[in-house]
Amino acid sequence: MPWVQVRTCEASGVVVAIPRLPVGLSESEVTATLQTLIAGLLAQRKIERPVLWYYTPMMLLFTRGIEAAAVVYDMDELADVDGKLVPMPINRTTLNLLYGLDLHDDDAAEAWLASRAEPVEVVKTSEDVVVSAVGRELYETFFQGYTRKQWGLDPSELDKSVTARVPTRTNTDDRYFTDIFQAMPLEGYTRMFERMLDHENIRVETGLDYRDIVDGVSFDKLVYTGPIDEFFDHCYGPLPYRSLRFQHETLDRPWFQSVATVNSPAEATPYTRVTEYKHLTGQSHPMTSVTFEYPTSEGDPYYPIPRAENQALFKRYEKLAQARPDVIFSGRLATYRYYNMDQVVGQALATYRKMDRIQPVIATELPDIAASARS
Ligand SMILES: O=c1ccn([C@@H]2O[C@H](COP(=O)(O)OP(=O)(O)O[C@H]3O[C@@H]([C@H](O)CO)[C@H](O)[C@H]3O)[C@@H](O)[C@H]2O)c(=O)[nH]1
Repeated sequence: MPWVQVRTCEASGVVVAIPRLPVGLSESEVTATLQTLIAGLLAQRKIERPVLWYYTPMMLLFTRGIEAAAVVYDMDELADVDGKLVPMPINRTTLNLLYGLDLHDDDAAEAWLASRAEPVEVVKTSEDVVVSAVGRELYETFFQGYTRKQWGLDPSELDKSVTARVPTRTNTDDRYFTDIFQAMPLEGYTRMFERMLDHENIRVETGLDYRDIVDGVSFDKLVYTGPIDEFFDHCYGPLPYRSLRFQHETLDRPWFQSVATVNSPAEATPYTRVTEYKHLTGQSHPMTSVTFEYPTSEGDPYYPIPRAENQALFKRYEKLAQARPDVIFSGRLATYRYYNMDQVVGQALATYRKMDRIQPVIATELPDIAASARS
């Protein structure tokens, strides 16, 4: 079975990663093989608890049957270009569909892109990154309008790191991310966090400003994940953030779109993308729920805005943070970094490891203080 990668993991389980259906095998053959493989490992007591990643809804049933920790999910994304749905990130299929081409292989796609790319001496901005890779026309089609909506800024005003997050491919891989392991928590993130909090007996108080309670709490170390400028009373002025307004809709139809997320790069369309959750969860239901994303400058801060002057301002706050060894600043807002979820989790785990034997917040009095702050 050369197509199976088996790794035992910390929980004495097994991870089986099959990003794509192996050539020449049907889904039922793959399922049967995996069932035999896992049953064998269990019987030989090589594993105690199987944890399985796979990519088809059929396999979800299987993973649930064996109490898997997560459901599998390969993030596919399309862009709506004048009503035509094409893969995003740009790949060979995107080029063939958009321009009626017949680019057969990577070399052909690479040569085609090279003929369009505009050399940029020093790649500094988000415009430079894209124009130098795919040329101005594709830049305008996929990036310029979307970015202006998303950030309220032209790509030429944003650091190169923003659009550099999105690769250009010459193959036909139409996944948004190419990580081998892509999965959603089996019962959703809410349940996952409930379990973690219950397990550690952590009490959570919401709807409070930490300032209202912090003076009454004794701690050795405070972990702060809010905006760093807010922590220091905006003493150097506010750091800019970008927010989103989510418009949730439940529709009386089984499906709204063919993949989880469809981007709308045209500047004239006021939202940036629509996500349909059933693609993520594998849920089967006669109705469907979708969310339209409208970027805004108002509202909860979601995105730090990567550009030189903002980074310079952040550095001043970071200096203040370095003078507070009693506080650990962690997360997107407290470290002003445009991190993905996996990177935020990685940062938190690395910070925890560094804390070593230091006790986290001791907050035995928190409930009383929280109650008095509310009254
Ligand atoms: O069609 C597009 C897509 C992107 N851009 C520009 O690139 C920037 C970064 O894109 P992305 O990483 O997709 O942005 P975001 O952080 O909002 O995406 C996260 O959401 C999910 C997923 O994509 C949801 O569908 C994923 O986990 C994260 O990457 C973007 O801001 C644009 O400037 C573009 O121009 N056109």
